[in-house]
Amino acid sequence: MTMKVLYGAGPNDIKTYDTQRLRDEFLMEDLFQADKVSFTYTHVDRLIVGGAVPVSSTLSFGSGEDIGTPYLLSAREMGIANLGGTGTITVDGQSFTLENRDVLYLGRGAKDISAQSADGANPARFYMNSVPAGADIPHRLIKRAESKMLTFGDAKRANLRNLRMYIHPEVAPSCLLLLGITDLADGNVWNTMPPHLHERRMEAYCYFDLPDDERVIHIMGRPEETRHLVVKNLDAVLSPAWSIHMGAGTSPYAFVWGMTGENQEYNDVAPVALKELR
Ligand SMILES: O=C(O)C(=O)C[C@H](O)C(=O)CO
Ligand SMILES: [Zn+2]
Repeated sequence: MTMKVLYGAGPNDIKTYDTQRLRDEFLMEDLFQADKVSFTYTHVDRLIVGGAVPVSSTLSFGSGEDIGTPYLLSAREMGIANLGGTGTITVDGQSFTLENRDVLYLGRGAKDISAQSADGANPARFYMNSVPAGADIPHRLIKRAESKMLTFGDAKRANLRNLRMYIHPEVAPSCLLLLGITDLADGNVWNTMPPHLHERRMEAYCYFDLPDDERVIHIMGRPEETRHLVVKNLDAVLSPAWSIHMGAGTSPYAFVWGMTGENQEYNDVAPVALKELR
């Protein structure tokens, strides 16, 4: 298990960043490596982002040695989305089988966690978001069919998309984590249009189901001074509360969004008019 650290940057910092520096501070690449568990600890609302790809062996994790607690989830909750083939997460002897696009909520207090694929030739790809938690909420598997789907956008503006909420007060409760998956409809390219800010929550995106040679141009920064990151399949992007987040792909794609902060009010967002962007 590896734990990288990102300290986070502010809007004034990124004014002077070149491409590499911007990528170093906001882009998480290589989260999904065969037979590895890779975490990035961000100092942005203490979100931990991770990936686990069990191919030839079961991967075990859960120790808190990198974060100063007995276990990784001694004081945290976690959402795990399966972006690959069927797999199983076992938590303190309790097993949950996740098919593609199922999500597992792990409540505070989980100790020993392991990840296994049903078929190493089509491995599970477990994407994880973990945030500090103030209560013990039972672990829960949320099947794709149980998620709450909302449709946004308009095909004429190339931004028609389905957003599925999984870890959300209306579907599966948590302390402060929110997690869902958005799919672009065929022929549509723009996510999160119009862009928005949510001052009371930060967010992370993990783009997936994007062919290897295709890219998403992820746009971030203050509305009046934007920057972009060119991202590939299975890259994750950190979006602090001060940053807009939107993107356009060169082909259809999907992404997992995870949020934490002061509240879980999905509608506590401030849309940004396109004419305000620079
Ligand atoms: O395409 C979208 O719109 C989204 O998926 C928006 C995200 O859910 C989001 O940014 C929530 O704050
Ligand atoms: Zn958002």
